[in-house]
Amino acid sequence: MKIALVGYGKMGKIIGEIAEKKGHEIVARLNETPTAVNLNKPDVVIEFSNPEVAFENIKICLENQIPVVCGTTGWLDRKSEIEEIAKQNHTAFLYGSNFSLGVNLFFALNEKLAALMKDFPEYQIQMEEIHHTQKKDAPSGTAITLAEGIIKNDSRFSSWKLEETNESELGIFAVREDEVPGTHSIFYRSEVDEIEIKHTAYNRNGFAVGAVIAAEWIVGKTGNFSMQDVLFSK
Ligand SMILES: NC(=O)C1=CN([C@@H]2O[C@H](COP(=O)(O)OP(=O)(O)OC[C@H]3O[C@@H](n4cnc5c(N)ncnc54)[C@H](OP(=O)(O)O)[C@@H]3O)[C@@H](O)[C@H]2O)C=CC1
Ligand SMILES: O=C(O)C1=N[C@H](C(=O)O)C[C@H](O)C1
Repeated sequence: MKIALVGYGKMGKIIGEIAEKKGHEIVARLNETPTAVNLNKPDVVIEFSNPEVAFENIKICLENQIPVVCGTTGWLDRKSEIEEIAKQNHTAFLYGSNFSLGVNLFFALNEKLAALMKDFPEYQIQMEEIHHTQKKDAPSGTAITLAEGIIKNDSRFSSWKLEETNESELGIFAVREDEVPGTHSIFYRSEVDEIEIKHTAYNRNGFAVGAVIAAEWIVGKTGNFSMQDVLFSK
């Protein structure tokens, strides 16, 4: 498979190494806006850039009818526009706030726990995410997906909010520490005890492996997909 890496920073470099070890060819490594020329005719684009440029990058690739796997967070208010562009161009788009297998299992666990805890209002819920200091967005994309999973399963919550909380908003605390690849915790606290579920990434390899698996999966498909489709659909 021919892969173009749009965004060749911390993630792009690891994804490139893993993809090459699996026998794929990296035909472009871009830290600039993609074009029909510099993309160099890939079968798929893997996009890990930054929140300011992701929308435009993805749009250009889809308009060139190249399927896109995107891990960039912090631009999701425009996701429905991208999904429409993918449809119009008869190609495929897959977004994952987190591509690691562990976090995708954690997403499922979070939803099951939220469905159970909704009947026990004595427990107050709170979320914490910890990431490295270069991270541009807060809260993390993963924390937003976790919050959406809770809101879907517990009608006490209608939205999430960064750092502060009240009865109908789920509070997400975003902490930035030197080299942390990504840690997410959900706390249910009562007067007498605490339940905590937590995912800790030891390094970025799990994210990168998942992104390559998603790229292998999406080639030849049309439509809009998530990592849940890749990992859990039959
Ligand atoms: N979904 C997931 O599983 C994961 C998602 N992420 C997300 O992926 C994104 C990238 O993370 P990370 O690799 O750590 O970040 P980096 O900052 O290390 O890499 C981003 C790269 O994008 C480049 N870039 C800048 N402008 C453009 C442009 N117009 N087009 C293409 N590339 C450009 C930057 O180049 P330059 O330095 O020259 O500006 C840089 O090399 C973030 O949004 C992060 O939150 C991260 C890990 C896992
Ligand atoms: O910026 C990062 O590094 C990460 N970003 C993703 C997010 O915002 O959830 C995934 C992972 O936690 C690392």
